[in-house]
Amino acid sequence: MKLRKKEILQNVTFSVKQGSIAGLLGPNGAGKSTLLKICSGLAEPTSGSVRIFGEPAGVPTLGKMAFLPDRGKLPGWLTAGEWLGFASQLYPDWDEARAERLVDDLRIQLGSPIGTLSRGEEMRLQLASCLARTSPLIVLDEPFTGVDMISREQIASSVVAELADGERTFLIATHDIREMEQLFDTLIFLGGGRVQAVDDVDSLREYGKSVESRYRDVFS
Ligand SMILES: Nc1ncnc2c1ncn2[C@@H]1O[C@H](COP(=O)(O)OP(=O)(O)OP(=O)(O)O)[C@@H](O)[C@H]1O
Repeated sequence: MKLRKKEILQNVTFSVKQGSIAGLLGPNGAGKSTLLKICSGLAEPTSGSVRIFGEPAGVPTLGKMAFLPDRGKLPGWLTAGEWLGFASQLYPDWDEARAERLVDDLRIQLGSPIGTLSRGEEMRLQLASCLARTSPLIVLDEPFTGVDMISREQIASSVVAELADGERTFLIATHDIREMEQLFDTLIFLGGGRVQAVDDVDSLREYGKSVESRYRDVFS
């Protein structure tokens, strides 16, 4: 992938098993957001391709994934409740019962105008908008940005609750390894626009390694 003549991603190859949680980990500027934009069809690679459930990523696969973008913005003039009402009409795969549960779990104040929400509160609303959909693939780019410690734990447990109910696949870029360490099945380490390693977390544990120590091995 080239942006303004700069090579951002090179020879990136990996796959994520259906029903698993994959962590996309790497330092600032590694190319994680760029890669997730390509996976979600928001950016087109200069060469190569992405397949989602066997189909080339593009308009037909958009309905199969929910994407939480890095620095995404919701309309500030709506209240959180109005936004969720709008999103419920926008997405054909919206699950209202699940949305109501997420509003409780993530402590979303439905009457608050989005423009007045803190960064962490808006992030929780964005996350609820993603997880309320029944799409089989969920792609989250930094779901913990600006989110306090207790809310991080609630987000992590919301992800677990989602997993418990089916065959959903998660691809999550994050710097917050500790909150997610217990959830990841697979780790994709991206550094300098290249895949530095792909690891199975159970195998790492068999070797007595934590995700954090493996991260240090790969990048330090
Ligand atoms: N539109 C663009 N034009 C030129 N360069 C870009 C553009 N978007 C991103 N880049 C560059 O691509 C590289 C990777 O950026 P990206 O946002 O994908 O990294 P990241 O791994 O998500 O980083 P972070 O952890 O800091 O969010 C960076 O060096 C960035 O400056």
